[in-house]
Amino acid sequence: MKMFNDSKNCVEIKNLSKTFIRPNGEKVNICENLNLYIEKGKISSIIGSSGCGKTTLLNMIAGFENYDDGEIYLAPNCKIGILFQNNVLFPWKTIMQNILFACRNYFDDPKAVIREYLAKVGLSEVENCYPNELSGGMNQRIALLRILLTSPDLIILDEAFGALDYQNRLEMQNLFLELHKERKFTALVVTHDMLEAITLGDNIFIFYDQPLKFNIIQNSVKSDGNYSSIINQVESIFNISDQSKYNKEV
Ligand SMILES: Nc1ncnc2c1ncn2[C@@H]1O[C@H](COP(=O)(O)OP(=O)(O)OP(=O)(O)O)[C@@H](O)[C@H]1O
Repeated sequence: MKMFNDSKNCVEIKNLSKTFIRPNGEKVNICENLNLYIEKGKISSIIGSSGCGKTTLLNMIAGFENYDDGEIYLAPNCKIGILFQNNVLFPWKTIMQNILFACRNYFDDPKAVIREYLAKVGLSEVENCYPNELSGGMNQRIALLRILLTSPDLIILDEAFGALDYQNRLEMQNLFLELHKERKFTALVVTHDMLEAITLGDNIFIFYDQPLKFNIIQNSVKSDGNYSSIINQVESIFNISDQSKYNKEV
């Protein structure tokens, strides 16, 4: 992992190659000479077929997974926060203690800040509860808050809202967009929900094939509200005739 000083991008992936070898000797060629740039301060959604390598790529960016060749450059002092589908709150700590543990060194009066944000997401009442006393959606909101309060420069969401019901999902998306407006972090959001990709992403990466290829769509929906034009572009990239596979309620 190297740092670079280009002010436009938060992540630059250059000539990246990665192959897994399964126990039976079979090779899984995730990417070969992949070049990809993630713009600073923008939300980039990533959609793509299951198994095409999205999580592996995120793991390589985050430094959890090695790669065989090439480079991944991060903006200087880039602090990364990651949220997966299943949140990882400490079960033995209360909600307040969970968040405090992550951000206690970031504020003069961290408890006051935490209370302010809990109120923002309608969870003021739960600060003394334990995670197992809350619903999955509530825990996930707390986990997102916990990450955001550590002020990461790059936030990676890997199907983070996937297990939530529709209402909670919308609330999380709104919270995420609101905080993005306020803090201007860079975000990489992997999702299987096309509507979510369009709602959140300034750029939409469409991943396909192995080794990985991708197309990028600049998402105009945020300014012109034209969902169908974006969906048409995505579907033509996938060349999908069976459109019912995707969420079309737009
Ligand atoms: N440690 C590993 N060893 C061998 N193969 C692996 C390993 N991790 C992932 N793979 C394989 O790499 C491919 C990509 O996996 P990855 O989890 O990155 O896909 P994905 O696009 O995130 O899929 P999904 O959308 O289903 O989460 C899959 O074929 C998977 O089986």
